[in-house]
Amino acid sequence: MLVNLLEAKTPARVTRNSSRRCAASTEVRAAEVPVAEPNSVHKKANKRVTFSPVSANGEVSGADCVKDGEKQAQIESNHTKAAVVRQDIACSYSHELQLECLSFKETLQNDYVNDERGLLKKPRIDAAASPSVSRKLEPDMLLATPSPTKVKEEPLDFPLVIQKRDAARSPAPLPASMSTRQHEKQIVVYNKDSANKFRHNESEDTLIKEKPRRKVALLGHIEKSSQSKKENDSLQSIAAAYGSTSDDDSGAIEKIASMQLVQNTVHAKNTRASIAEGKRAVSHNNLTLRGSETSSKLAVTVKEEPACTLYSNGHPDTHSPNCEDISRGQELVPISVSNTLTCESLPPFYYIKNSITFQNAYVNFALARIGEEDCCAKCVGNCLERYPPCHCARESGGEFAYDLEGRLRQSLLREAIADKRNTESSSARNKYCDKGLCFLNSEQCKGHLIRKFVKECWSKCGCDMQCGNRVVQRGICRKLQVSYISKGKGWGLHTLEDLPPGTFICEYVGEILTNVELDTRNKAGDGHSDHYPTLLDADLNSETMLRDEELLCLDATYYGNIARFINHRCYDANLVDIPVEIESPDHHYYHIAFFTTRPVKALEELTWDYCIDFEDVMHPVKAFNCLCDSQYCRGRHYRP
Ligand SMILES: C[S@@+](CC[C@H](N)C(=O)[O-])C[C@H]1O[C@@H](n2cnc3c(N)ncnc32)[C@H](O)[C@@H]1O
Repeated sequence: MLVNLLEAKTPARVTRNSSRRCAASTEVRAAEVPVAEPNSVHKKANKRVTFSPVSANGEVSGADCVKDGEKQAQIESNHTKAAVVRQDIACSYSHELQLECLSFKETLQNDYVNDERGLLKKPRIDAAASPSVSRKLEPDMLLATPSPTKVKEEPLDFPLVIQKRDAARSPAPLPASMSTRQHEKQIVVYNKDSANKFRHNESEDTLIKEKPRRKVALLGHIEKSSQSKKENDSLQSIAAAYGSTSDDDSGAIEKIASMQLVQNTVHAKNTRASIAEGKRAVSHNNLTLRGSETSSKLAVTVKEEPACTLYSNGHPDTHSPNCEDISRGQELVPISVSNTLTCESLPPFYYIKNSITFQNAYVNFALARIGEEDCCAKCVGNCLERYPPCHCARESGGEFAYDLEGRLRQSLLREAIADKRNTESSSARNKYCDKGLCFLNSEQCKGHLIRKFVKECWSKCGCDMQCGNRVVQRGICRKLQVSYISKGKGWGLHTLEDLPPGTFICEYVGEILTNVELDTRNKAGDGHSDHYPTLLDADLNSETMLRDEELLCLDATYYGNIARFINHRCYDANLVDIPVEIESPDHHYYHIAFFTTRPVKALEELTWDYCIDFEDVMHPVKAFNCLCDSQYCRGRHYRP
């Protein structure tokens, strides 16, 4: 999906040469600053909310499984306790969560500082760090005994493999053969109690009940047996494509195979996570099904008997933090994944918390470039508590963009929505860029909104990480879930708690590419049907025109966060994207943050308007038959 971050009523060019790209229009008007959490909040800390207590990565082998009745009983008891805890949490989550997150964050202060200054470095997600984070988070909530990990997963090393590749031929797509879907059909979904089995009918997107058989599929076995000669050859060729030239370079192959395995495991966990959620997951499912094209027969089936994956030893898999948290511990809160409808697994990609440069993008976060007027070096504690506001409120008109609850101020929110929807009240109408300065081809530029930014405090500021003007940089702290919606829409992002308007949801995270790199990537034609690039055509106020080698965009296809799952809704989406300045005052690079446009109820799908012009055949975004159900839908009848 290509979305022009800087809104644009117009096609924006990505590449000056050959393939001229028209950026999807999206406007966004800016914002202001964040909120502060009272210090008292920190006492709440260590209670991390997790959906699943238990083990390292969820892979349960014969050896790893609980073998005796006592242990089994203990695990079941733990599951019960976990379910109770989860239920409690579900009731009291909302506002408390953010406070807990902040509290937890304190324990990671050092890491945070490092992250903050190293946004463009390799994400610090080393495997060793994750377990310790988990321990810190849930000392009193880890109800089940961690079981040994069977899968050795070090996905973060994978990017290093990619780095070896020649840039010219390195679009970095994950090869189709890495998809786990070839295994999906072998994964058997059982009802835990009755051992009923459901087979996925792909043509109708329904589950068909089958007579139970004694033999059940073993995920581990499937994964292992899938390493047939044919597949091994395939992995060898993938490894070669990713920089491994030696036939016996098993390292690269292992990494790829490991990723495949992780994907399978995540898939299995997705199913189990829903079960673990019990009735809540089921009702969630029913709710999201409403109005979708998915068969109601399926909904009924799921409601009656939540499915559960069994392993060859007959035990339900234990929950794993890795599998119940798509971020693998990178975010402050776990983000669960749920597919109670089909055996579809998540598309293969690496979760990264912060955007990271692919190769040539130049993003300069030099402290020296931040003038006194762009920071608040003398501030202490929480900037929102001081009057008059410090320099960091300047960009949003002398008032901080966030209120004391951490939400985007209503006036800014209204303005951003109006700009996005281009309504009469949009003041951005007067702010189309001067075509003389626009880097877009003037013939193509139909007008370009100069969006208003939210500016957050940063490293050159004296305030602390709990300062109310640091909302986006603190990261995700709402209870969210990536859920499978339907065959037509695929996966989507849902909230599991009520959200007031102006709530920060997440940032759009991906690889930072130059437009030239994106163009190269697109030309490589990797077979992926859905791309997720977003243009950062910022710096429109700059005196000089940026070249394609300098223009930046974000591509979340292969590396990204949960934003890559946010589906499109025409016009009245419940999220609005807003540009946020954190590290660089020049707006060459900036962040795109999603805020709620209105009160959003728990279990609602979160959507944003991609601003696709479904009529524009030149548009680089591959249009789709829109299933947003909005009364303002522009693409309902589009047939790709
Ligand atoms: C950014 S991705 C969103 C996540 C995606 N649903 C998935 O499963 O990975 C964009 C793609 O999702 C699908 N999509 C998003 N919004 C949609 C909508 N309103 N109707 C139909 N398909 C949609 C389209 O295939 C689109 O190319």
